[in-house]
Amino acid sequence: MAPGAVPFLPTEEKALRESFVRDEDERPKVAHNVFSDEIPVISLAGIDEEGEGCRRKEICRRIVDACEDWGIFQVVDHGVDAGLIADMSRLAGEFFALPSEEKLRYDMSGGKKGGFIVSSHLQGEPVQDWREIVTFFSYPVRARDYARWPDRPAGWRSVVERYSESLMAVACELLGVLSEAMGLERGALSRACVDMDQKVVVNFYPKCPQPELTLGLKRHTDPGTITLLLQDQVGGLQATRDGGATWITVLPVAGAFVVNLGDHGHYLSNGRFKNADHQAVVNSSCSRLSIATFQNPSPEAVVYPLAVREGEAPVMEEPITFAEMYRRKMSRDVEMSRLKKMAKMEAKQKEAAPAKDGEVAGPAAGPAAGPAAKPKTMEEILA
Ligand SMILES: O=C(O)CCC(=O)C(=O)O
Ligand SMILES: [Fe+2]
Repeated sequence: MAPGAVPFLPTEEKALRESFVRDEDERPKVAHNVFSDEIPVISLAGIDEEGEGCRRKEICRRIVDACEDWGIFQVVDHGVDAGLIADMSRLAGEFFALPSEEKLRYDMSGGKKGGFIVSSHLQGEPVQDWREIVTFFSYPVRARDYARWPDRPAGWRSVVERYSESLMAVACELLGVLSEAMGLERGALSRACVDMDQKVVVNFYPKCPQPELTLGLKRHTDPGTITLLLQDQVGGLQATRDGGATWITVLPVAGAFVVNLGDHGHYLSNGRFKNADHQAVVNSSCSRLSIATFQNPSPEAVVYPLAVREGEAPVMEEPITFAEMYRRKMSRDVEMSRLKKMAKMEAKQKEAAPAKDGEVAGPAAGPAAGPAAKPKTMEEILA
């Protein structure tokens, strides 16, 4: 466990522990419940209609506009049974209410694939996220490891299986729309994922004593093709289009899925579709639950733009596998955090001993100012 990390979130303490305190530039700029209506809510009713002036054309147009704009949209009338969504949400809430020992039966630290963990499954995070997660890999079906799926609360496994299957269908439908928008045939994006992976992450954000100092989940883009996020009515999902200068809080819509384009979707569209830049904020009055279903290509799938429009250059230098794409992304993230930490330490040292007139302040000495880190392997990235 990282220094200062705790096995459970200290929700009863009055002041936030240092390990959760974000640098000022990373702290929330907008409250969890000041909602924006900028992200379109799109009904998928009639998506099967074909022909001139049909509903499908209008739905596609709105989805494509949203992908070019924020890389985010919400869908309703998506065909997933409302009772199933209610069951999934209820069971997710019940899981986090289980006693700590029960949740820790699925402890995933040490790089285990799936289970329960506090904050993050990544190593070397300089600041902790204010959340607990339970995660499991649901597709391909042959790769399911039921030993890593909770067996409590009762009914979890069968509900989760039905939920995963329903969301896989919605995801494939949406990938069909995006493929057509790229001038390709409907199955193109799904095929580029080879044997599509699906991973479900249930996020639980307890109420927090000082939410203005921390994040439930730090700013990021999702690595995969698309993510379907189910959130409760509390609010906390935020998005930025200007590199984090300004943020909006996505309006929670009951029964809707928020669809985020991921890095893979971004690359395959040659950068035409944005990869949603997002984070989750917390609050001091109640906990929040969200269920993210990540649709990813298989690790060996080749990542390269499927369509490059006239006058554009490919956004990638060479085709790489998704596993390599993910590894590079993660080591970039770790390296960025390292550099930021170094810069902060240098600034502190300069503050303590400012350069005298005529003297040039040199780089900080010590281990933090060492040579650039060597590329990390996945084993070094996962907690
Ligand atoms: O909880 C949220 O609103 C965001 C979750 C998310 O972005 C993720 O799990 O990748
Ligand atoms: Fe995300």
